Amino acid sequence: MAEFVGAIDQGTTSTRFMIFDHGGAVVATHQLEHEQILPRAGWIEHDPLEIWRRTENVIEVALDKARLTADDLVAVGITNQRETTVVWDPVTGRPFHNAIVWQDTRTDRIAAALERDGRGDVIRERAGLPPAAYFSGGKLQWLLEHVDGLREAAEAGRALFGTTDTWLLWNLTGGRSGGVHVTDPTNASRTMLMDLRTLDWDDELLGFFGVPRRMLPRIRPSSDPEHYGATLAAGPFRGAVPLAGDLGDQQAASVGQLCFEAGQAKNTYGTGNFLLLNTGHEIVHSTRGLITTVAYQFGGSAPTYALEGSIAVTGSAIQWLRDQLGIIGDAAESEALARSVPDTGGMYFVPAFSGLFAPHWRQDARGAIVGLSRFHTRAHLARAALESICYQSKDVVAAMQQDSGVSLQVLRVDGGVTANDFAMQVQADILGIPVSRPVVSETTALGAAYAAGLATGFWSGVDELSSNWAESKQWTPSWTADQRADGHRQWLKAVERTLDWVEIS
Ligand SMILES: Nc1ncnc2c1ncn2[C@@H]1O[C@H](COP(=O)(O)OP(=O)(O)O)[C@@H](O)[C@H]1O
Ligand SMILES: O=P(O)(O)OC[C@H](O)CO
Repeated sequence: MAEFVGAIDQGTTSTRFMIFDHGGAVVATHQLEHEQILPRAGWIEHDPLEIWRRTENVIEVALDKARLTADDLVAVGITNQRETTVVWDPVTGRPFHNAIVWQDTRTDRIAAALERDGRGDVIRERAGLPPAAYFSGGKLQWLLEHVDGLREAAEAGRALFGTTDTWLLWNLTGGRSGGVHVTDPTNASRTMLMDLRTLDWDDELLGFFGVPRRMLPRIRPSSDPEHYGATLAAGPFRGAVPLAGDLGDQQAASVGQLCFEAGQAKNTYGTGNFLLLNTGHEIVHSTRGLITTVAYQFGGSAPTYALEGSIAVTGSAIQWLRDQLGIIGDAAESEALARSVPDTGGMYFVPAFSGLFAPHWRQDARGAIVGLSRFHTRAHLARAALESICYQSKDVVAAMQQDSGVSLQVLRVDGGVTANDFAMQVQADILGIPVSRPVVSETTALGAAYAAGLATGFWSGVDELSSNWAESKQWTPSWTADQRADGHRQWLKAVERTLDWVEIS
């Protein structure tokens, strides 16, 4: 009898396959990074075929490690970096272009034009998003305008759009020989093309970006008892497993953290940081720079919504120290380096590499290191980079509390950066509330597994999942109120210095 659930987590830096048991414990995992293609300043691409090959590989290796086969899996869920835009030919199975990644800023002019002529307010009201290069709609418009023959192909039904969930589901279910073309409302809510109320593509929004409806996937529930399809004997599972859960990775982490009640929140620290607050069945529009998004839609039930504080660059600032500056050999080294100095010596680093997302939404910002003097070393920079992750989170927590009236007593955290003890202590110090990490810190994959397992009856309902959450570690604040206020005041000054840098006409 099948006793496990699988989850594919297709993230910005890597792809994982994880296998969970009924208690939500990890049975096996395998993970592979893929290349970050940086053709020009501000452009970030991924090769969709490389992502598919990595996905096949991590599935095969994790199953082998656990000595399991397709027959041992009740279902598989998928979760993914959101917004990253893939367009491919359903006949050849080949992408028309590299995927344009969510952090890519090439479409900031498209977003600025929407804002100038008033269409931005329609997008805010209907899709819950401010016009920004971050979301898929502008990326898709750019591809339609810049890739030879793509518009004609799209209008003739010979080009498909998808985020990476859609791309992988299509490949897993047969690709050119009948792959399904589907997504879920959490992913669709990141495109600027979906109406939050109807959970359907909206013709007026499609018109803003010149997107033909026929290239868009069907929007199916995030946890789907009817299943999107099944894996194939010829594919990496070497057998048929129902594909029954699909959630954008930040929404998946929220499900993995069991944020099922209005007022519950989590903060995920990966390539970027994403704080999500469950607002129940209510669509709440922010007045302080948060976005409105679908948290999940299980089966045919009414969708649950969330307010989100999205930060573009957090863990990727640590990758930048590693890959571009070469001052650390791996991300974990940032901790010892930061601890080797007592403070940053007044240095602040604002990693506004893709402009600033929440709560500022300033596409004209670019990164800055301020307060530099001859005294400063790479250790100060590592410390300032880790602090920047925490200060950026402080700003979205503050906006969230003011917008929602919810006063967080503790911040539930997960994601790669939470392995850094120093950073999590600084986070508690800067926020002035405890920070708590669960035993299974891979909440993103766990959330996708929950979505798939709930759809197939492996778990009877969300109540059954509550016993699966346990805390592994809590950090409590140690700074005085004055320390907190002084540090934050300087941080806000540093943020000011990054603004109005790039001219977007
Ligand atoms: N010990 C650490 N200290 C600081 N940052 C870390 C540490 N370990 C991983 N990271 C950062 O976490 C990110 C990866 O986290 P992950 O949750 O896997 O992200 P994603 O899902 O976005 O690929 C990378 O950007 C990496 O730099
Ligand atoms: O892949 P991650 O974890 O960096 O998450 C990326 C987000 O989904 C972007 O919106």
